[in-house]
Amino acid sequence: MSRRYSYLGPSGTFTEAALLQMPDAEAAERIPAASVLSALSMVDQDQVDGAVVPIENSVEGGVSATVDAISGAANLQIVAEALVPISFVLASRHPVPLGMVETVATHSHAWAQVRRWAEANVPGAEYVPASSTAAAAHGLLAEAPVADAAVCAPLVAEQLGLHVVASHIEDVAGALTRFVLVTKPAVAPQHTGADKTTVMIPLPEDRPGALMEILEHFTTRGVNICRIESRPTGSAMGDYFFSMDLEGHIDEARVAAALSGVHRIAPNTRFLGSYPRADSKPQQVPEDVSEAAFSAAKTWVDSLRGR
Ligand SMILES: O=C(O)C(=O)Cc1ccccc1
Repeated sequence: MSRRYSYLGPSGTFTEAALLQMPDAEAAERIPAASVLSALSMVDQDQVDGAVVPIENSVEGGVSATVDAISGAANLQIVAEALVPISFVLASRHPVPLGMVETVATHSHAWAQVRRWAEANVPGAEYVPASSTAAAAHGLLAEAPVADAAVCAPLVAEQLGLHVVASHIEDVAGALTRFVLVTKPAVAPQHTGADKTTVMIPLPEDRPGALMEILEHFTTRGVNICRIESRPTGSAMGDYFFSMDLEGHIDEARVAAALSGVHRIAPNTRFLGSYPRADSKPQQVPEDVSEAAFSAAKTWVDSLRGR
């Protein structure tokens, strides 16, 4: 049966490029959404099988809208990730000298990644927020154009027949954005030996050293943390949760043991998915926290209990 995946649209966004790398993408119907939240709510309402959304950038860090939405939803799970190299062009409807560009439309995430270039090359240009880079590009062709120019992907500029005023305008060459495929809760994809696990850990109140205690559970089991961000819960000043990506899969004993330890300190911890790493980088697992070591330890304890 063919799948339906929503994504931050319209056609031509970096998110659509990420969708094309996801499992079963060739057969999937691509449903554009106007925002990350609306792409995710289509999953919640069973209108699609999954949503592809940006979650992290190698330069800018986490995409808060996505981290918060996924962490706060009880019924969403990450099942896959994809990495997309990001390069931007400045495009206009008609050829225009850089010096004449007064307004530039784009997605906030893109603007953050070209800010220094803009400061140097179109100083004083006003930023016009758009729902995506592709929406900004399309907006140049509207009867009342949204801006003089748009920051978008080279491909969408070419597809729409736009004029490329400047290429490779990103402040940091080689930046990557990480996207995730989010579905309703499901059995996690099989353990591959190169996996990640995403969790949301609400920091317990009035427990000095709680963060240290939580981190120790990962340290003692050799579980590497590859992303950690603190985000406000929104309910009270000083109330924070931690969004973390761990190296490993929930089916591995060391990851399961670390998370059971964390659960005793922070019972509202949420498991948001275990899934294969996009870069397939295999895990280095120390001998004392290997599956064999955990299994031998369990056999020993069971024997002491007479089982
Ligand atoms: O607007 C887009 O094209 C997106 O997919 C969001 C985005 C914007 C900038 C960098 C990475 C993702």
